[in-house]
Amino acid sequence: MTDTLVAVEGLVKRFYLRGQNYVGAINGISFEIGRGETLGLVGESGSGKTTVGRCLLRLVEPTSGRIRFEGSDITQLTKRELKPLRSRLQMVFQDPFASLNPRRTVRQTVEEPLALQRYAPAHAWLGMITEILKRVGLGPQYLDRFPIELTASEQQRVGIARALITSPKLVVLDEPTSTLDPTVREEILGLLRSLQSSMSVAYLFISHDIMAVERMSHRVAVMYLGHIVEQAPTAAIMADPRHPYTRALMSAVLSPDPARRLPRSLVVGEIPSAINPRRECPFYSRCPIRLDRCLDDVPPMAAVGPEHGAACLRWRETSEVLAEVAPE
Ligand SMILES: Nc1ncnc2c1ncn2[C@@H]1O[C@H](COP(=O)(O)OP(=O)(O)OP(=O)(O)O)[C@@H](O)[C@H]1O
Repeated sequence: MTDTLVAVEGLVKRFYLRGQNYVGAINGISFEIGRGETLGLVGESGSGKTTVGRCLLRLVEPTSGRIRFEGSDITQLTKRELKPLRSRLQMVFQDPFASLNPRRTVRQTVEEPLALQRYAPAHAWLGMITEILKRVGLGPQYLDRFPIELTASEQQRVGIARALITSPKLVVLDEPTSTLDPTVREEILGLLRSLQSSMSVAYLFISHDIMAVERMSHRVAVMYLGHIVEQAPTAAIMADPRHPYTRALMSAVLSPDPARRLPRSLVVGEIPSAINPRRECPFYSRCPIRLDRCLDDVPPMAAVGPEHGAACLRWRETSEVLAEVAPE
């Protein structure tokens, strides 16, 4: 990566419960996002993806670790110091209708970040709103409509316009299409890609769907139980996944490539509880190729190739060993 926009180092987020108990939502993760690039963050429900996105925007306070945005550590900033940064960091939410205030028109919705951040003089706002609506494919006739008068696709376009109106450098896209039907999903993903190239914005694209992540992302990070278990440029991770969990995610979408397929039965059961995590391989309880020594510690991120890391002690032999335990 040539020009780093965001650098996350050793990020931890614990949600404390009663007494000393806590949910280990993020257990020490590190990654970077380059300017204008998309990092796909993929994993099952409960793996910690949304919490990562919310930490980047400081919508939740990290427990420890560093988040550098354009060089400065945003975990150290006060609320007041953070305010000017708000226009450069935005989020698009999963459910477009739920994320829009039903009593606000499209114009009022898209205007909100401008007003909150006193971004540009107020007399310029209408022109800016009309322009961004045009970029997301909505004409001026939409300005005075309410969310209920819009289709799901139009609602998400409004959500995207609201996120992009202040020309942010990073937008967290949290499952932006998971509530949409397949044709609308394609439309919105295509729109997000074209906006990225015209506005040179970076995305953290959060999804449980590895195929959507593959289409959208320059690089991919795979999350499991609050850990990143593998990360790499998209082509590398899709061609040569080294963590058994990455392989399992690929098999769950029934990859057309037989070399990637794994019987679903290989990874059985649910993601375990995130309460009071132990220092061991997070995937141990479901791993088809586990060893006793996987219980000794969280495996380090092994260097598989250029920018390709896998946190598995057996990364050199994953494919061979999986083929032995589950011949097709
Ligand atoms: N406010 C909170 N209090 C306690 N636990 C929380 C809180 N928010 C999230 N968690 C827990 O943190 C873990 C990670 O949740 P998170 O929502 O980040 O996962 P996710 O991968 O985004 O899942 P999903 O796809 O379902 O949104 C889960 O175990 C979740 O129950």
